[in-house]
Amino acid sequence: MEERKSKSASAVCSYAKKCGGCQYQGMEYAAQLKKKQKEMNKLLKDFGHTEPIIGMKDPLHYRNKVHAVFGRTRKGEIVSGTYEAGTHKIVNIDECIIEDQISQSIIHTIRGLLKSFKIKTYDEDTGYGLLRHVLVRRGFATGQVMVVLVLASPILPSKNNFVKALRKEHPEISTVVLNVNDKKTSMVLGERDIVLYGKGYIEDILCGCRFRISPQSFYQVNPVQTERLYQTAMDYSGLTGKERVIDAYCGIGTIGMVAAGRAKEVIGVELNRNAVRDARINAKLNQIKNIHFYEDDAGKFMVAMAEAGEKVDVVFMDPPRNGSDEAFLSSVVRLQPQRIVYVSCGPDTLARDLKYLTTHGYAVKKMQPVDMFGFTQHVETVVLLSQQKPDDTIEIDLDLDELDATSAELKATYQEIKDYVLKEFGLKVSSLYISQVKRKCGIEVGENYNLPKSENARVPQCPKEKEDAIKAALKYYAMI
Ligand SMILES: C[S@@+](CC[C@H](N)C(=O)[O-])C[C@H]1O[C@@H](n2cnc3c(N)ncnc32)[C@H](O)[C@@H]1O
Repeated sequence: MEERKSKSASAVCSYAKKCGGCQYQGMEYAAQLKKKQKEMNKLLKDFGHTEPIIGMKDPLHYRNKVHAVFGRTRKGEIVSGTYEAGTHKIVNIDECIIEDQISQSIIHTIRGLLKSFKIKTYDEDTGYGLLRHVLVRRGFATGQVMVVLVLASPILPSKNNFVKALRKEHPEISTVVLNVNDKKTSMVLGERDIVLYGKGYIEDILCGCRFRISPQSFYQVNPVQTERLYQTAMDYSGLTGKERVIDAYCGIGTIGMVAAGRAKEVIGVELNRNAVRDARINAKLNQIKNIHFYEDDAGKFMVAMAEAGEKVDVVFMDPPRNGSDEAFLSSVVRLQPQRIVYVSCGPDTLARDLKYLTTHGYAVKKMQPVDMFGFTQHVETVVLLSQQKPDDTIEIDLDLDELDATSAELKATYQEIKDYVLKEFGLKVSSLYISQVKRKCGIEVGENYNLPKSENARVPQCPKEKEDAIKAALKYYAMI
């Protein structure tokens, strides 16, 4: 173990070529960050400045989740590791520079135990055999360890003795779960979980909250960087305690629960049933009462929220790598939250979704990449978008008249012009339109009248029909 720890961050792993998991093997960590920064700057350049990426203090063994597929070589030797890139051939892996070392050594022990317990590995082609995958998850803050044995059948012979032998080598294991996956599928987990030892879940701590994590629930793989990611998301959200917040694609409720102490109410939505159950229990565990979770497709849920005319102030969204969808994005736009905090693990889909949001009334304010996946090409990013409300930039009539009163040419107030236009043309016109027409006619208006607060703001322009009516009013009052 100690030996592995001393490996330099630039060393090339002996499995690098076959495994394909670490695209940046052999590159110094600082150079990896530079490369990621350059790529993000390029990809997101149309949306503004990208902040310098937040790198890891220690880029080794950061993954709290280790997954190994099990099988046999032609000679009958048991192997466990990962599929060779683009194939279903297993690369036998003894060590990995990014995975948790305790979890790795548990997988080695299981590999060793299979023979004495006469447990056969599963053969994908023939469908014969039992053990398909092992998944180990460790709560870095709590030290709790969950081992998930994915079997092709619910029956593990001598299961109690197997667990006993495993725990003898690794007393740190807090729970062992048998997951049944009897389908011909490339999905790792099946739907059914049978608890063999312990509670069937582990707990971990993030940003001061305690989270229960079930085998089937999503949990960020790099908890150290996750705290920095969530902190950035909280800073961007600008919560004051008064807001109604949505945590979309909420998983076990982590972001929403961290936000709950700074908001009036939080609504979480998530598709995975197990994750929603964890989220509800997690709220109780942390005594958070102003949060509610819904099991639903985030897009459908948001459409229903928009149709019901609900009011929302801030939306956190953290979709999977393939990003969000139009149902979700168009409903967010309808709901008009002041701020959207987009947490993304898929830069390309992030750019796609930002394009939608920025052409539908939102402007990107800040973009912060966070490195959660050293040695790989993946980048996590937090983006703050805020609503561009043209109406926000319009002063009320009283202000306009007062400010505009310096003009010697002023003969009629804004209200008088409005009244005239309504009476003569049956049209309602806003102060914004009047000031636009006055400007066009060369009538001085206060320097900052109705100018947008930001360069990106979209200001409605006075339609021709109303422009003609306002001009008629200006003529009537001898202003032009
Ligand atoms: C990147 S994870 C983020 C989870 C959580 N925010 C976190 O930080 O741990 C994305 C989550 O979206 C969920 N998900 C995927 N598709 C979904 C959909 N259409 N509607 C709602 N949730 C979905 C997944 O189950 C997963 O929990």
